[in-house]
Amino acid sequence: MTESSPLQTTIRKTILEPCGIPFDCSSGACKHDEDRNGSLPLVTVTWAQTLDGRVSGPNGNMIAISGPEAFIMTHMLRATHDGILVGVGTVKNDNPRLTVRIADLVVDRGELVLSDLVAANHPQPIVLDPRLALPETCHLVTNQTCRRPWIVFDPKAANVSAAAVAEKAKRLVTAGCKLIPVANARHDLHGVLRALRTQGGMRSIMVEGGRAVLESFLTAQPPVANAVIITVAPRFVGGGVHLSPSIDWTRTAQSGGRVAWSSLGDDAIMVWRRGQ
Ligand SMILES: NC(=O)C1=CN([C@@H]2O[C@H](COP(=O)(O)OP(=O)(O)OC[C@H]3O[C@@H](n4cnc5c(N)ncnc54)[C@H](O)[C@@H]3O)[C@@H](O)[C@H]2O)C=CC1
Ligand SMILES: Nc1nc(O)c(N)c(N[C@@H]2O[C@H](COP(=O)(O)O)[C@@H](O)[C@H]2O)n1
Repeated sequence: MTESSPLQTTIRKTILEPCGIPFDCSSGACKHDEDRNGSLPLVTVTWAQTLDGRVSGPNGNMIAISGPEAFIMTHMLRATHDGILVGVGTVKNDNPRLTVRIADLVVDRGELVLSDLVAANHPQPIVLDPRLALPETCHLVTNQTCRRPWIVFDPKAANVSAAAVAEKAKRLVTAGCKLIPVANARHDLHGVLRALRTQGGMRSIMVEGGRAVLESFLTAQPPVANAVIITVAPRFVGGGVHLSPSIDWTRTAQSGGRVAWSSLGDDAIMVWRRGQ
């Protein structure tokens, strides 16, 4: 493995490897090695929050929470997973690109020296969107730098069979999106993950948000998360969206596992990895 910068080495050793995520700086594209033949993809759940637990600002507006080093970590995570998954609420609210832009970040934040930049190995965006509500003008569908998303929808959800939605589905496919039908997609995360593994060959998925989707992945029974990585930034927002997953820690397998934390720039990174 080629080390490309002290920061990348720190992130690899203190965060990625303890979570079971190998990262090969020479290719910038190393994927999970373990469990490639499993029936479900490996799942890393990750988000950034403030000291008062907010994942976005007042009115749900997206705000910069992570510091520059944690941003690089997030983009290294993007580069090391086959897929990056968000809910349609995040697409509507944030209009994300979900690409790997470590090079841009380094240019933007020139004080961070990364000698060997990670190739632009973008993960496959996956949008959980049972009712096909994805805005057709969003970056994921129109921006040339973005990979066209896979859209997990529920063919039996109310309205989805309506003619207007069928027309929309056709336009999305023409634009390059892939539609993945999953019955009861909103409530059956195991079904969703199985479909992504069997129909899409996904071996590893990074779950990036938003609030409702994160809560679903954290509370799924049986558990689906292999690792959880939380960036905690040293600031208060005083309003906005916060996570409140209703987990009964005494009953879930999530109560086991290994927990660790480290600092990255000004942020604290909390990691949890499923135990045996
Ligand atoms: N700080 C961070 O790391 C991040 C923060 N955010 C923030 O999160 C907020 C958006 O969160 P939400 O509105 O909750 O949208 P969301 O992105 O969680 O999407 C929710 C929608 O996804 C669909 N869905 C399909 N399967 C689902 C499942 N199993 N569980 C839950 N929803 C499912 C439903 O239609 C639901 O309405 C924004 O304020 C955004 O800025 C989003 C991503 C990361
Ligand atoms: N890790 C992290 N730190 C922050 O401070 C954030 N605001 C986010 N937001 C997530 O990134 C998405 C935007 O992605 P692009 O930059 O457009 O590729 C946004 O939708 C959130 O999921 N994450």
